[in-house]
Amino acid sequence: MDKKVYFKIEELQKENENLKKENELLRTVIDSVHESVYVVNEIDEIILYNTESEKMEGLDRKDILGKKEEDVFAQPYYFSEEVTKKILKTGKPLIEQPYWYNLNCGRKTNMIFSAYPFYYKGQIIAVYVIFRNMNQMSDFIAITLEMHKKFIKQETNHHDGAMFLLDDIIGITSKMKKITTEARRIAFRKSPVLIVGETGTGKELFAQGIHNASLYSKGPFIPVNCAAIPDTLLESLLFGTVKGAFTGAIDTPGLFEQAEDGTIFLDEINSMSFSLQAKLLRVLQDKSVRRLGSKVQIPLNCRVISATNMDPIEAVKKQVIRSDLYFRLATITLNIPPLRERKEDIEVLARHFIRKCNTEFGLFINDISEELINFFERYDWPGNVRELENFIEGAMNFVLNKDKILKLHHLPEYFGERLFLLKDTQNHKDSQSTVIDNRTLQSALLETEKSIIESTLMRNKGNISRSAQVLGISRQNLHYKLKALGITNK
Ligand SMILES: Nc1ncnc2c1ncn2[C@@H]1O[C@H](COP(=O)(O)OP(=O)(O)OP(=O)(O)O)[C@@H](O)[C@H]1O
Repeated sequence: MDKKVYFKIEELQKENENLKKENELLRTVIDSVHESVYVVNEIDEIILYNTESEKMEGLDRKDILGKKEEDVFAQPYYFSEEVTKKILKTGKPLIEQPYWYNLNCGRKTNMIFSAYPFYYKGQIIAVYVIFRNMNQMSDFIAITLEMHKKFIKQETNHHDGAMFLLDDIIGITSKMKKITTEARRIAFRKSPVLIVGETGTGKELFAQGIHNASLYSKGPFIPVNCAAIPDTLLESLLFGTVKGAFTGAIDTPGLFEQAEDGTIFLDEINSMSFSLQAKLLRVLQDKSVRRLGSKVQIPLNCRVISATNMDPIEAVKKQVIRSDLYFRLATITLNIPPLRERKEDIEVLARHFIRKCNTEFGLFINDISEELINFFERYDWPGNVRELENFIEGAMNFVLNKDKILKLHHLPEYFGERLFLLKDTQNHKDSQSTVIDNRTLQSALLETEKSIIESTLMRNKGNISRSAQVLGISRQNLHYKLKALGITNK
């Protein structure tokens, strides 16, 4: 072979090897970042989907790459139409856009995203989107903000973070009216309050309402989510530290000190370790706190409101909450019933959230169909009011500008799936007749869905793509249903 040609080939091979190495390095880096990254090419196919995206969506990139956005995501419309296709057309990036998104599993996620065009030889050939998931960060940000505020606003009269009044609490059932009246009555006292209720029933709303109606309303409202913060960090956050207490420790007042003349709200107290509960009990009994590493007792004057999503008696029995701490925290106890035990509240709450979304999204929905209300009333709402709020927001995303009534077809597809998959209704003792109806309805619907899918698969010789097409659902969704319904595709 000509020597020149030989050297040229060797050079090209080396260059190729270097490019491969560089490509692999970049992919490893993209897979290691904590942001979710994906890339769509000029014909709207997803060509890159990093590990963080897989984790966030619970999807496998094998099932994503080469597909169109609308075939794989739960809420594809906004992104494919308003982001990727628009950028492919206009070349204008979208930077730091807040966005909330219902993942394929139905969980609501708050995001900040940026999307950019990618130019190659003067042509836009792709759009890359980078998401930051704000959910994990929000508790830490809230605490950091509280600390920051303390330093810059020492002397001001403020309602730090406590936006809600007891008047803002929506509910027409006698159960809710009774609790709101009780909350108004006890707000003026100084005793600790324990709020008991399942997740999303409005415990923090009540805590804020009580604070704003109390003698402590001029002071700050300091919420602490005990479940979101690791134990060692929680201890130093609550009680404060002095320089030298441990490596890197600085003189910092704890949240108890920061809540001076105000209210500290200890949410999910049942997640706090037993040893930290003992330290908390001491602080409450002594009405004073000692920063970590210090010998000085600092007197405290703040109202303590705590909350648990577990029955406190059960929690004491199971040694999740110390009995001595329970008696100290539960001088006054408010029990907020789950939404399934106050179904008459569903419609008023739904209307309230529609009004809120109208303002936020610039929509004009002024009514809700009876069919949709019936549907809502049949559902058990394991996530309570928060879940209803998320559903309404999800549905409002499918509303067109001309729509005036919120209807069943506006609901995201996963609502039907949740209704089908809701089996765990046995514990709801107060609504037994409804529960029995629901279970019958659910099992009938599940059976029907299962047999339709099985026969479609059989007719299409187990071909997933064809069956999904016939059923009018995405392949992703069909895979999900096969797993959920225990169907084996032979
Ligand atoms: N009665 C109500 N009226 C209006 N909004 C409500 C009501 N109850 C709950 N919400 C809304 O539902 C959402 C969840 O409420 P909140 O955070 O107070 O629940 P929680 O019981 O503290 O939940 P978690 O146990 O998960 O911390 C909030 O957006 C709140 O504004």
